[in-house]
Amino acid sequence: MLTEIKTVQTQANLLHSQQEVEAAITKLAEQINQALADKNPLLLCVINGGIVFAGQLLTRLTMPLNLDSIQATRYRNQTSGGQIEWLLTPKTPLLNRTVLILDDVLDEGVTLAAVQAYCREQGACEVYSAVLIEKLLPEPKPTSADFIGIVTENRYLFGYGMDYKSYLRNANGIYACS
Ligand SMILES: O=P(O)(O)OC[C@H]1O[C@H](OP(=O)(O)OP(=O)(O)O)[C@H](O)[C@@H]1O
Ligand code: HPA
Repeated sequence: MLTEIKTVQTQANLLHSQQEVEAAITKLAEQINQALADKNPLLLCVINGGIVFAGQLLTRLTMPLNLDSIQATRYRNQTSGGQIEWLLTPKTPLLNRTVLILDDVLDEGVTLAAVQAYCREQGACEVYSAVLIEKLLPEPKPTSADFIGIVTENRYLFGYGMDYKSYLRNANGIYACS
């Protein structure tokens, strides 16, 4: 497995550098600081992928906020998605809260649509979402995000929280597998 991971890493194409990603996160934070300044938001990090984005965004946000996590996974160790599996739900009550969902990538949109629906079912009064990167796909998606850092091409990505077979989430840039 490690041989495969190293090969994928060395043959990958850098699509978005650390500098570009950090600038995008700073811009997103400015937009969110404006939009949610008085909303006392509950941020929901969609783990595992959302961890790096959430961590870097959080230190740039200036309003009072709470943080919790939700884990919905559908790619497991694969590069194409399947059924959603719920592994963790937030401990913080969502009732009457303004929720901001944070995820790394909006690909086919199945995960984000399911997390949005969950938040509404739990009684959140407003549901916003922010993604670090969205892939442009030819097909329509079931949902959209309110805040999008970078829009990119439809290739399998890793880095900044995104994994290739559970590895390479720590890559300091956004790469496409070749
Ligand atoms: O728009 P979609 O096609 O639904 O894909 C996006 C989701 O896929 C990834 O999660 P994954 O299921 O790989 O779990 P992970 O967060 O543990 O990587 C990613 O973190 C998003 O949550
Ligand atoms: O391109 C991707 N990379 C990593 N995880 C993902 N989850 C959906 N799409 C992707």
